[in-house]
Amino acid sequence: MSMRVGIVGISGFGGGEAMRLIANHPHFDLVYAAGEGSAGSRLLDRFPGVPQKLAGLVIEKWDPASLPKLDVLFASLPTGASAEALARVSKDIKIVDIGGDHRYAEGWTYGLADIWPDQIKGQARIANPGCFPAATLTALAPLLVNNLIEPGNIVIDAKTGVSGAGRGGADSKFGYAESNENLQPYGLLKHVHMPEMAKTIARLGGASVAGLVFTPHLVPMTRGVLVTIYCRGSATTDQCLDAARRFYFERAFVRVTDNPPQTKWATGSNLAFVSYAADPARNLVIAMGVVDNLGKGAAGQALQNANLICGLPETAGLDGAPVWP
Ligand SMILES: NC(=O)C1=CN([C@@H]2O[C@H](COP(=O)(O)OP(=O)(O)OC[C@H]3O[C@@H](n4cnc5c(N)ncnc54)[C@H](OP(=O)(O)O)[C@@H]3O)[C@@H](O)[C@H]2O)C=CC1
Ligand SMILES: CC(=O)N[C@@H](CCC(=O)OP(=O)(O)O)C(=O)O
Repeated sequence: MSMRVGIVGISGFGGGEAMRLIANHPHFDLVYAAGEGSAGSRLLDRFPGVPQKLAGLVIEKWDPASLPKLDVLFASLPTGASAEALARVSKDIKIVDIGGDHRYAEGWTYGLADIWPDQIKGQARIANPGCFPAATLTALAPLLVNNLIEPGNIVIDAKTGVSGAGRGGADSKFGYAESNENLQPYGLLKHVHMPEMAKTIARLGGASVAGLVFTPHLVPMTRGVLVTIYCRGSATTDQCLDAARRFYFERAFVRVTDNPPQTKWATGSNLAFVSYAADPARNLVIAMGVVDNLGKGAAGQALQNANLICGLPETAGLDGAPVWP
């Protein structure tokens, strides 16, 4: 079965990664690419290493009113730029929005694919989670549904690679000179990912999340997100690992490891790694999660969601090994 798919925002980091994955997908044919500043150029001009079959595809100026026949549209636009435009896309076209405009928005399903795939199947409007929530919620879900931690007392310390800010990079703090050999916290107390994490933790844990703290840090690497999450609970390390192994039994993309995960384990893949360390005497549980921000944190999970809504095998086009080292 062949399906016609498109990407708007293809020249960016998230859209470019979606293109890379779609190029190897057994059922998706990329027939439409769109953008703003890049409109008019061929994919070959933007991506010299693009597979030959896609080299001549020309990036069109994004216009939701004049789309070709598509089965799925992947949107990877700056947050704030997709809500109005995607509302004008025909209902016949399924959408996976990699950006932040539709998370927990009316009419959209929050696409936490490893945790509630059955709620995603059959839907037509999917909001992909942010990269920090992808790592955080994957690590916390088994603890929350088994009541092993207090939902109201969670402190998330996160590290991200610089590509998390996108190709545009927002401002000069993402330039080489500013980010190389430097570490910087940002977004304290008010990061945009707080609402989706709070809503999902409450949904999984069934309780208030009033004490939630989240502090991301920019680290000098290209890809990767690591979250170290401090929780209150009296479970042992083995109880946490057992709960996660049961929760993710036969789920293709989550690996539960005895040792603390590392960002390089996930690079270039749709994998998430989770692990735990607990000290019941101190009522302390530490949960850890790792994803590639462009993989599970963006394009990988977007393709997983597209597979689910199209009735395809969940792993189609996503079973490649990570890049290592
Ligand atoms: N980077 C990451 O790790 C993650 C990103 N996201 C989210 O994904 C989305 C895209 O991020 P990212 O790829 O990093 O961003 P980039 O800055 O790398 O890319 C943005 C893309 O949007 C396009 N674009 C911007 N304005 C318009 C417009 N008015 N009309 C059409 N196209 C437009 C640009 O196209 P052109 O060059 O043609 O102007 C470019 O292709 C954001 O919402 C981001 O928050 C989510 C998870 C992780
Ligand atoms: C380094 C960096 O800036 N990272 C981004 C997260 C990227 C992401 O997940 O994007 P959404 O905007 O779609 O949620 C940030 O902290 O906002």
